[in-house]
Amino acid sequence: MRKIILLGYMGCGKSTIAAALSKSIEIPFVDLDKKIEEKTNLSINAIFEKHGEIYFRKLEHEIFVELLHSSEALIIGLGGGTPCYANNHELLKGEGVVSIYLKASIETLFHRLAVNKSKRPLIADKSEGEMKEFIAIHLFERSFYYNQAHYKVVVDDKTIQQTVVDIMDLLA
Ligand SMILES: Nc1ncnc2c1ncn2[C@@H]1O[C@H](COP(=O)(O)OP(=O)(O)OP(=O)(O)O)[C@@H](O)[C@H]1O
Ligand SMILES: O=C(O)C1=C[C@@H](O)[C@@H](O)[C@H](O)C1
Ligand SMILES: [Mg+2]
Repeated sequence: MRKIILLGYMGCGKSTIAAALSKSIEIPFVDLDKKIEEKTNLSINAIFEKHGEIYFRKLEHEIFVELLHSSEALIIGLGGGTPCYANNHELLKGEGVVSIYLKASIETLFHRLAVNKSKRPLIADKSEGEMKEFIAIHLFERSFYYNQAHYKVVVDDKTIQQTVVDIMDLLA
């Protein structure tokens, strides 16, 4: 069954938009980060702390593949780094998959992440000054992978509902 995949940098709105899209098109939504937390009974922060990032990336890949193989139609909200590890970016173009990159500017990401970074281990210990530069470089490095998606939706200055409508237009 069809899988609709939302991807993009931390804070671009994958979890928020996927939940709203799920209500509008009545397809269940699974958040990959949440699924990893449920399966391990650990927060993302705790997985990074206890086992390290490589362990997290392996788990992330395995659970992503598991979700892709499930028999039901699903909206899958990826983690910010998911497309950039293992062969995950190739899976964005698999059969029965529609992948959508939620593209946010450095400014948008910075404003959203500045108020909400503690649950994001890659930026949790960065000062505001460090964060802007980190986001700029990291986003540049990751863009190749994000751009593998079938579609790109710019999310800057849009309400959640506007972005949902943009996605529904693509899916129609
Ligand atoms: N128009 C908007 N669209 C989406 N999210 C928005 C919007 N305006 C504000 N936000 C806020 O941006 C924040 C980041 O959104 P969210 O947690 O969904 O991002 P994410 O891409 O899932 O991040 P992560 O990769 O870290 O899980 C949330 O606090 C959300 O409420
Ligand atoms: O951008 C990333 O690499 C990450 C984003 C989050 O969604 C989590 O998957 C984790 O914090 C790593
Ligand atoms: Mg999320």
